[in-house]
Amino acid sequence: MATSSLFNPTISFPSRNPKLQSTPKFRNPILRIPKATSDSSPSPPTNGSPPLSTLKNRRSADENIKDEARRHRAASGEDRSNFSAKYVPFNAGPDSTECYSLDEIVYRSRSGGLLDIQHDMEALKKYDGAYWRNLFDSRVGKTTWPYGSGVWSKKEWVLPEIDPDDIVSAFEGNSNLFWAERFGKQFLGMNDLWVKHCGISHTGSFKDLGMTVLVSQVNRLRKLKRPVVGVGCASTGDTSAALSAYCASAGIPSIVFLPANKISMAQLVQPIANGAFVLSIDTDFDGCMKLIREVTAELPIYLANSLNSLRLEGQKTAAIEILQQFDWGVPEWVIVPGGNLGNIYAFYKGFKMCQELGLVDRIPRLVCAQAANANPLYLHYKSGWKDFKAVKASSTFASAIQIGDPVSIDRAVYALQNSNGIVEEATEEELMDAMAQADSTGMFICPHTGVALTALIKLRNKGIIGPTDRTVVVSTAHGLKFAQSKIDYHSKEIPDMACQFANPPVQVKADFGSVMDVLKDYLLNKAPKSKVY
Ligand SMILES: Cc1ncc(COP(=O)(O)O)c(C=O)c1O
Ligand SMILES: N[C@@H](CCOP(=O)(O)O)C(=O)O
Repeated sequence: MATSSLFNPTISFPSRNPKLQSTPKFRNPILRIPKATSDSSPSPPTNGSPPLSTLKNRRSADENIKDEARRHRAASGEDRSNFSAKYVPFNAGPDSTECYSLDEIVYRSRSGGLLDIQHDMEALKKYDGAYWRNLFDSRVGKTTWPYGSGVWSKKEWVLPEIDPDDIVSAFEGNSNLFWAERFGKQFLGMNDLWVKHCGISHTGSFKDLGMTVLVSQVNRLRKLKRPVVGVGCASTGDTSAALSAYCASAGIPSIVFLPANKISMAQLVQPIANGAFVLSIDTDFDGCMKLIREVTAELPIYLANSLNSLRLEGQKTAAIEILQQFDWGVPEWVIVPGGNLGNIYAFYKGFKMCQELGLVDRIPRLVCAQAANANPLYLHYKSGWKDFKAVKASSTFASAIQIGDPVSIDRAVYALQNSNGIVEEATEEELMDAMAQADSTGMFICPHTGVALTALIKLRNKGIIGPTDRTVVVSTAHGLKFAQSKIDYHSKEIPDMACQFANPPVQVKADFGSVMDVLKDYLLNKAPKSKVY
């Protein structure tokens, strides 16, 4: 066991009955030596920091961070067998005995339903909430393999049994939680509004969080000689970008099915550049999804869509991260744009695990926001959760959520019903205006985040979300991937849309007088955008 020091924080192991919100935080992780609660308690996971003796010196030139981590694991005798996880049917009753090892290739339960990953909660509960909070906090901001990743800093709750050597990570996660001060104040009269920028990430979307987990497990399966010749997905552009990047980094073939002419140029070029085998198919996302399911049932291609519950284990860490960024305080609301509907469940699962393991004492209310042009969940919610009907999704600027038959519908309904959740929708004009308004306050968000902001505006206007409610809007992709939608908006080139917040450039001749004229008009607040100077 490592010794306590400024740089080598061993982990505190406080009482099992913490007063959750009043427990002091370790802002500077000078942590105490852990005390087992009983003789039979397993040795606790460490934060992976090197022992004191090595800290003054850099690791030797011929050692990389994986070698270094391996050496420290061997020296500390770290035991990974404490924790485990397996596939079980999603929402199975207590009598169900059906389960599968994560080393099996299985996407569906025997009855054809969804699967979920179940952790050995009893083993995790041997450590109290304060212990886990301190452990996770101690790993932030380091380059220790693999804990420098926001996902793998929660490894015991994600894929506890994977060998760190098999992990494929770009140190994803730990994304900015942005205080939307001006947007909140100016447009909503809110003072505690936050945007979780999951799109400021390796491939520009939250998909990196799930893909690091899935591709790591594939890496392991291939080492175990399981029949996996490549990994495939259907995509509206972000899953394919993440899949191809993580596969390329591990040297694993990737195959992506894209709906022709329905994703942005920036998204299309991502898998092309990363060397994926790209199929542009003359159908929509739902058509691609059907095809990839059929193909992966026939060929040894591993399915990377969120139907595969491995993905959600990574995505749930964004929820844990939000709590961590609030010093383990719980926001009132979290708003997530929904398409194939894996992410809303991932958020629920992350929050719920934190509650069950004593890190927090409640979970936020969840809102799922859909584009009105692709709104099967919204219609289902409005019908009082009566029979679900898939829809034919129409074209939307929020193209990554143009999905009419979401594979995770059951997971989404469960998440919303168990979080006192709400579903909202946004028309094209609403989502584009919300995006433009947010951008005008210094953000540069994607249209999907515009959908989520529209939901916020509607719930705020109805008085459901209060002015002082701490609210987090999840931004799911980088705005730069969707620059064309902003160009269309600011050029006022969208049929039947007023584009009321458009800010087109002013055409001006290259002479001093013209430039002075335009600036005077501007400074006197009357520069007409259409005038040619
Ligand atoms: C940018 C973006 N936002 C939101 C979503 C919706 O996530 P989910 O499919 O998990 O509902 C997706 C993908 O579907 C996406 O790519
Ligand atoms: N927006 C997604 C759609 C597929 O979602 P997934 O989470 O099931 O992979 C994409 O970018 O492809």
